Amino acid sequence: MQDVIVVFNSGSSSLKLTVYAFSGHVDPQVLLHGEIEEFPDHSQFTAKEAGGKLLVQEKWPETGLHIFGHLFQWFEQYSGQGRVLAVGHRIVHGGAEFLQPVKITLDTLRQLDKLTPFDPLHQAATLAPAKAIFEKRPDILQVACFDTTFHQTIPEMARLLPLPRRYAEHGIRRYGFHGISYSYIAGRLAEVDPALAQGRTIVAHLGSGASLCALRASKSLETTMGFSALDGLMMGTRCGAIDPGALLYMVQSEKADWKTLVTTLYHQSGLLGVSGVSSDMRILRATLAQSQDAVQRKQVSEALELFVYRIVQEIGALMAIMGGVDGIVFTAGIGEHDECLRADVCHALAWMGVEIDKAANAAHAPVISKPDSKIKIRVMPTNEELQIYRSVLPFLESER
Ligand SMILES: Nc1ncnc2c1ncn2[C@@H]1O[C@H](COP(=O)(O)OP(=O)(O)O)[C@@H](O)[C@H]1O
Ligand SMILES: CC(=O)OP(=O)(O)O
Ligand SMILES: [Mg+2]
Repeated sequence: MQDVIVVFNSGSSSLKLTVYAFSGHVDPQVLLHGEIEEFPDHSQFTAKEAGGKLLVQEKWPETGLHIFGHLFQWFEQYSGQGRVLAVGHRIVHGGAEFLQPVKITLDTLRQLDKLTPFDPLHQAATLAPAKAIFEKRPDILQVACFDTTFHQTIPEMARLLPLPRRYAEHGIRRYGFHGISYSYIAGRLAEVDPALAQGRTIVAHLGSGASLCALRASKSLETTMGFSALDGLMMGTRCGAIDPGALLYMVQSEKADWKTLVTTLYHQSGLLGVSGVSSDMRILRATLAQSQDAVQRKQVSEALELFVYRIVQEIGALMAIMGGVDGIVFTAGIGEHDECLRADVCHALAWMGVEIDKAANAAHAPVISKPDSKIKIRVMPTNEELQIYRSVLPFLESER
């Protein structure tokens, strides 16, 4: 096999990796997409070729850090004579220190570990592959790319939380997330729709985690996530922005401690909490269509309505900040695939001249608004892995 660059994209609900053939080109050939799913007593590794053909599906008896031993073993067999030139990682939080992609060293790993309390859901999970590789193969070039980097263009004022000043000095301020995805979308938009890329766009990254980003001339002006990935929109299992008074009440009246709050707000809320059924959009749609239980259907329906309501509400807020909007882009798992969600959001925005083309929306076409819609609505697949690959290239060049 040829020399490769491996990219890890760990999310809140999955660990994905992509192996690219190294050519030095910004649009490389994908050799495989892999995913590791963890279950309570085992894990499962699946790898597919770029075209979707199954390469391997293995069940491993371990979970957690042990899975990397299996992964290395499999990879060594698969890659034969090929070398891993570099590994790129999605790291969710770069804090105030890491403003650009950075080479991973023992020192970087230590500093990034310290940001774990900022994001108890992702930071440790996104660092795990980097640590495991560093331990086994410290000679391999590893690069960390951050979800927070893209949002440095948000004005300083908007990065402040209205708390006593000393908190900002301790890093308690707004950062914004999903920046690797927004960066990819901004670049892609400049290629497919340069006029819109120069204007005002709201990108809706709707996956397990969900956020919106207001782009002006391709730069982040504001985003719905802030200090943590808990802020903003309602998500799969996260509540998004809620009245902090509710937390004070939970602490005082229910004696909720930190662990209980983390579990409630990060893992048991959002679509899962309100529906009482699932965080997975596909399961919610199927339940709504098939369930015989009227109470369950009502709860699912309310969860979906609230999900749309929060998106519409936050789109309004971002429009106010940008002084209008020229286009909206839907992306990530739900944004790319759920036509019903897109239609519901667009119908709620009909007052501002959004007109959706039903057939184009059903076909997940690149443009789903009618030609005379005042606001252009696009569907764009995100590609965080490719964005990470591109960020790794300059490091390889400087190491040569
Ligand atoms: N075909 C589909 N229709 C509706 N929702 C989908 C579809 N495919 C994926 N999703 C939803 O996308 C979400 C996961 O998005 P994704 O961007 O893959 O998240 P993450 O990267 O955080 O794991 C889940 O709610 C899932 O149900
Ligand atoms: C930052 C964030 O919420 O990421 P994800 O959508 O992968 O959970
Ligand atoms: Mg994701």
